Amino acid sequence: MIRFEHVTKRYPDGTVAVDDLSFEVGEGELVTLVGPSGCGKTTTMMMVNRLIEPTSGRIHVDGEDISTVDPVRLRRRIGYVIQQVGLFPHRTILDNTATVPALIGWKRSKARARAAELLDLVGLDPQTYGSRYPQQLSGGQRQRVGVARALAADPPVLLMDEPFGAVDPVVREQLQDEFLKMQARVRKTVLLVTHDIEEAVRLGDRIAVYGQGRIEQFDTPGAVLGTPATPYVAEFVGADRGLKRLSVTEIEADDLEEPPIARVGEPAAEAAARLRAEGARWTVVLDEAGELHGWAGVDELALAGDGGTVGELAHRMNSWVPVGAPLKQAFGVMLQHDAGWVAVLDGARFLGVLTPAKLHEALRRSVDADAQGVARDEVEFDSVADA
Ligand SMILES: Nc1ncnc2c1ncn2[C@@H]1O[C@H](COP(=O)(O)OP(=O)(O)OP(=O)(O)O)[C@@H](O)[C@H]1O
Repeated sequence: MIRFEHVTKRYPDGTVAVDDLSFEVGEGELVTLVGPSGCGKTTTMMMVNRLIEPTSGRIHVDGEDISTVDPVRLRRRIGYVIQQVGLFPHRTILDNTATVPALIGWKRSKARARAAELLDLVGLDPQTYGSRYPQQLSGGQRQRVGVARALAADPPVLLMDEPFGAVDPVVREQLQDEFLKMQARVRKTVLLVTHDIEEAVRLGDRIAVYGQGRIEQFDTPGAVLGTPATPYVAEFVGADRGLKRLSVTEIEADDLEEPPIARVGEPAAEAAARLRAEGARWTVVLDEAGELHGWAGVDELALAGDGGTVGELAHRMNSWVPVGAPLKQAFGVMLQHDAGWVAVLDGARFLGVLTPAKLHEALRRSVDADAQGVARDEVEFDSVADA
C-alpha cells in the first residue's frame, strides 16, 4: 500500500536525513517508526504526502508512483495527524472536523453530519463538544479532534507524527487504547512516528527501528524485543526494558524504610525534642491505630510551644501508594508531588516509606532475580548504602 524503494533525502545543507530506504506497509497495516531524535522519521513520513520531496528513489501509494500524482489530490487520500494538532482557534470543533470534506466540495450539511459521526467515533459526544472552540477542550480531547479531522474524508492512508506526544502518560495510554479499538474497525494503512519504544510496541503491527537515516530492524514487536537484530537495536530496546520493568515490579514490605514516627496525641514540643535528638527533620504522623494521619516538620513542631499536639500541626499526606502497587506508580507519585519519598499503606495501615534509593534497589533486585532465575528476596545484593 505504501512502498519505499531506495529513497534518499539529502537536505540542501548536505544533511542526509534518509539514506537508501526500502520498506513496505501493507494495506490495513499499522507500522510504527521509532528511533531517537533526528534519525529521519519525520522526513520519511513527510515524503509520503509530498510535503518533502525525496532526492532519489521512488515512493508508491496504492500502486501509484506519487511523484506523478498532483500533491493536492494525493493529500486527499492521506490523513495527517501531528502533535500540535493545529486546530483553527476561531472555528468550532464540528467545523474544524469538517474542514477537509468542506474543502473537497461536500455540501455543508453532509460535511457536518460526517464530522459528527467522526467525533462520536473518537469518543467525543458531538452534542456536547461540537459547538465548543478548541481552547475549551483538554489536550487529550484536542488530540482526538486531530484524529477525527484526519479521518474526515475517509482516506485509506493515515500518517501520524507523535500523535499522542503532547498529553500526560495516563491520557496517552487511554488515547492509544481508543485508537487501537478504532483502528480495528476502520483498518487504515497507518504510518506512525514515535520516539517511544513502548508506544511503538503497543501500537505497531510491525516496527521500523531507525538508526541514523536507516532502518536497523523492521519486524513485529515480539521479534524486535525478543531478538534485536543489531547491538544498536538491543541497546535502544534495552534501555527501555528497565523502565518497563518498573510497571511489573510490585512494592513489597521488605523494600521499605522505617521513617521517624510521631503520634497524633503526642505534645508537639516533646516530639520535636525527641526527633531532633534522633537527627530527624520531619516525621510521619500516625494515629493510635497505626493509620497514616499525615506528616510534620520537626522545626514546625518545635515552634508550636506548650499545649499543641502533633496531630494539630500535621499536614495531609498526598504521596502514598498501596503495598503491591507497581514501582512505576510510586515513582509517578513521587514526581507528581515532588516528594523525596512515598508512604506505603496496607489498607489504611502505615507500613513504611519508599525512598528513591530503595526504589532503585527493588528494581535491581527484580532484574537480578530474573537473571539468576530465583525469587526476589533470594537475591544477594550489595546496596550502595553497604559500600
Ligand atoms: N529542512 C532541513 N534542512 C536541513 N536539515 C534538516 C531539515 N529538516 C530536517 N533536517 C535534519 O534531518 C535529520 C532528520 O530529521 P527528522 O526531522 O526527519 O528526524 P526525526 O527522526 O523525525 O526527529 P524528531 O524525533 O526529533 O522529530 C536531522 O538531522 C535534522 O536536523
